[in-house]
Amino acid sequence: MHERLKGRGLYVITDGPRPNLLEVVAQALAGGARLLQYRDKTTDPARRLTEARSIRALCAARGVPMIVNDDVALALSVGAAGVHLGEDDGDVAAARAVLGPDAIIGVSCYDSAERARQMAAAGADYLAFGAFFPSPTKPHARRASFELLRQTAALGLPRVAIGGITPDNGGSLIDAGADYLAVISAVFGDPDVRGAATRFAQLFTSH
Ligand SMILES: Cc1ncc(COP(=O)(O)OP(=O)(O)O)c(N)n1
Ligand SMILES: Cc1ncsc1CCOP(=O)(O)O
Repeated sequence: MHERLKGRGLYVITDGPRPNLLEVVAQALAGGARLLQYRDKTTDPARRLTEARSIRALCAARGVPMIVNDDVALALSVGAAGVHLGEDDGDVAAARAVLGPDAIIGVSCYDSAERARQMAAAGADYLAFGAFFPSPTKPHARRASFELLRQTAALGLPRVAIGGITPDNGGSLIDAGADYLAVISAVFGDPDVRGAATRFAQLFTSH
């Protein structure tokens, strides 16, 4: 397995600003999340800085790497473990130059094995594919096939599946080769966040 990111498990992604953000993040971590992404598409730098800092502390207490979506500068400011980059968010080398050799740099590969090969060659630490199912959070997301997971196994990097994943359909993605299941609504949209995270975490013992 890759040196900067080991293992497999639930990768929870925050669903934007909400009054009880820290509380639900703590619940997701208590339920067994193994990676946490701070994703906030709003533009309030002060709040984003405060939230990211607080979430980083919660993650550090559990030994869970905290990744910042899109924003390399914010990741650096709060001492995050790394950053997640989409196709419009800059390249891996530029992020690595800012965050250093130990940073986890994840990339979106959407529905493309070719992009996955390019990103692996560019030094990405994980490859994210999806959406595998209709996503309540991002209804217009490009759709990926299970076959893509099989086609990219030989790249030797952790592969993350995203998009409409639930405890009922997540096992099929693990069986197809996903190392991490990245989830927003099926964790943070559940009234019992900890229970939802636990159900996802258990998939990794039964698959
Ligand atoms: C783990 C993971 N995979 C995919 C995404 C989507 O990233 P991107 O394509 O940049 O879209 P936005 O998240 O910025 O809307 C992700 N954030 N995390
Ligand atoms: C950010 C992103 N990229 C592709 S689908 C998606 C949203 C995933 O959220 P959900 O788990 O609610 O479908």
